[in-house]
Amino acid sequence: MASAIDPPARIKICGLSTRETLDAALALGVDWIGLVHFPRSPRHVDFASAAALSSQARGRAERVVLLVDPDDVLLSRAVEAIDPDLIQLHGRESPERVTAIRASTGRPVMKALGLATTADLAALPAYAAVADRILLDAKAPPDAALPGGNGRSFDWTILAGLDLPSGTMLSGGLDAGNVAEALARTQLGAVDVSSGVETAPGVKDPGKIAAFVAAARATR
Ligand SMILES: O=C(O)c1ccccc1NCC(=O)[C@H](O)[C@H](O)COP(=O)(O)O
Repeated sequence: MASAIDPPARIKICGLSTRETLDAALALGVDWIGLVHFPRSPRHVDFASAAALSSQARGRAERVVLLVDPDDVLLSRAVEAIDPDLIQLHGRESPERVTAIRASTGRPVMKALGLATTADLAALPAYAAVADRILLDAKAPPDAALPGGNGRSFDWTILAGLDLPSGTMLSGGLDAGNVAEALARTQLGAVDVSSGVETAPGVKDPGKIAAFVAAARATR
């Protein structure tokens, strides 16, 4: 159970793609901002735009680049352009690939795990052993266009009784209306949101970002 002396939940706003919405998140003092580089995504930012957004955020929040099964060329271009503080891997990267990416880029890596049932947690220990941070997300349905950012929650009760790695981040279908319950039920200390602070896919809303941040912080 969270107590009054627990630090406030740490917050990542993912899929920011404009100066204005990035500024809104930074002004609220969020902990991480996520830049999605995945052309199929409505939140995709090319390297030139991502570099500009990254410069805007430098020193104000940790900058996360989100990549899906990147090859070495894409990785080195992303690191050069964006200078990320954290690389989020949101594809089918194996634990060995996570290890190789950490070594080749010299950057910390957060590995996303898609969860639907308890069976999906079997992969957790192997990734926890090699990644700097774990992101728990809802498993995308087989016909989904995107492996994440789908605004779907998973059943948080599958996490009950687990000793999750320090710093584990919760995501998947979070919004201002459910983030307090999610934090209370999972006892995690960090959350990530994308669809829940949008008015349409890829369109972030400063008012929704502010409401989410307030709701997440009100829990501690
Ligand atoms: O956001 C995307 O478009 C995206 C594309 C490809 C892979 C992952 C993607 N997003 C992952 C995120 O980090 C989201 O914040 C996370 O899945 C939660 O998304 P949501 O349920 O929409 O809040």
